[in-house]
Amino acid sequence: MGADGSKSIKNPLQHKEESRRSSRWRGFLSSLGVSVPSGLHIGPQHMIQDKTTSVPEYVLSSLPGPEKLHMEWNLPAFINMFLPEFPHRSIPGHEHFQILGYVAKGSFGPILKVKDKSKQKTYAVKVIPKSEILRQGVLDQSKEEVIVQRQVRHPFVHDLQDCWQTQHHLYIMCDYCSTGDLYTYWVMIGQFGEDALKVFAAELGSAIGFLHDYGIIHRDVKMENVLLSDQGHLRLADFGLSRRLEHGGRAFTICGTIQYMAPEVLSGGPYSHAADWWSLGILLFALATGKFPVPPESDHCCMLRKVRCFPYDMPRSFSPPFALLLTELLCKTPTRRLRTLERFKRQTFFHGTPFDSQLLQKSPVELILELKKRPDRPAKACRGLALEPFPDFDFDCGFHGDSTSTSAQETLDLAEALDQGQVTSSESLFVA
Ligand SMILES: Nc1ncnc2c1ncn2[C@@H]1O[C@H](COP(=O)(O)OP(=O)(O)OP(=O)(O)O)[C@@H](O)[C@H]1O
Repeated sequence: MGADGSKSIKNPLQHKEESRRSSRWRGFLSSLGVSVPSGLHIGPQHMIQDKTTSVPEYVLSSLPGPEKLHMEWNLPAFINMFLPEFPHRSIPGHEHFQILGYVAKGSFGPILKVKDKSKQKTYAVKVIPKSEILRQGVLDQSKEEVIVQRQVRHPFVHDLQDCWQTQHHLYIMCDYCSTGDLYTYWVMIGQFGEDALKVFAAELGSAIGFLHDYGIIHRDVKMENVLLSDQGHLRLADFGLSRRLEHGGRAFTICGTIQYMAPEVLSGGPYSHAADWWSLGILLFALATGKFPVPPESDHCCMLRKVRCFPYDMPRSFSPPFALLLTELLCKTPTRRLRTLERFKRQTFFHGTPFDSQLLQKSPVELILELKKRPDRPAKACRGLALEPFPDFDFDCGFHGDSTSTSAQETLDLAEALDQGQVTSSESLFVA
């Protein structure tokens, strides 16, 4: 019987494979700062039971003796600089976390799917190496992410559940959304009809308007950052680039995801909350047509030139109310752009649409639930990253064990590559 009550029948080959897998996981977890006692096998059916933080092996091997080790490991500054936003804890910081697999490779570190055994709940945990935060000079931004996300509670905004730090890593934990993100479904279906877009737009517009009322600008509204509930409703996520900005305030940092960035952001500001409404316009345009009005360029100067020249004429296939909505969102002059929830709600496109979160969520988004069942979803969710099925992991991101298509070895190679940063997927920009 496995730790979770599942039956496990072993033969010698399986056992050898498990040992190899276990040792690779041991290396991976060790580099995350997780200590694994030598007698403890790590695998999908096993919890990490040891809660002490140990020294990763790469640190051990580079140190001459116990004194240096003591110095490195107890450096208080490396902890203090992330306080109080990230309380210091030993891993896993909670009773008995079980790592179930990978969700994605984030910009700064992997996002893992974990199960809290005591609560029987599944979470997504962003694991961010502190060295990466310092190297990229985004210490304040990393704190801002959790300050902001802690502050907000809204039906269409993804909640922060917990965050903490160990000596070398930051952890940001949210509920796990097994339905995945909007980008996956866009890749699957190519284009969404206006009925579905009406619900999506109302939900995202409500979330953006709510954040702005709280004096928060998101700055990275894009399909990948829109998660879906079990019923196919939207949850705006990833506050990694968001910041507090009061009404009338101005920002100057060039950040976001290039194809979604408003012209005033691309030019280095000043910009304000209106930039999020532009991103929403781009997102809706892409959902409706299957492509971005201006495809991404390699740098923000080229992108700005293209955006400035592009006429943003709406395709004839759009209904007049939808074309009008997008024309108002994709207005290059921020002061004339549709940039309040009140004006958004009054659009003809939304006639008859309730902007009440309970009414919006009353019925499931059938289209998403149907697409969720399609067998090609797991592959689409992987973004071509070779995030292949975890053959015998409880990775319910649509993966079903098919050990003939992917060996455990390949999966573990991927784990190692992810940890070493050899696999990249992020397109978010941060030009401080
Ligand atoms: N709670 C969650 N449940 C399910 N999937 C998630 C969750 N959080 C994140 N993901 C998946 O991981 C991807 C990356 O997450 P997120 O955007 O938060 O990380 P990031 O480090 O900021 O990366 P990026 O720069 O690519 O946005 C998302 O597009 C989504 O597919």
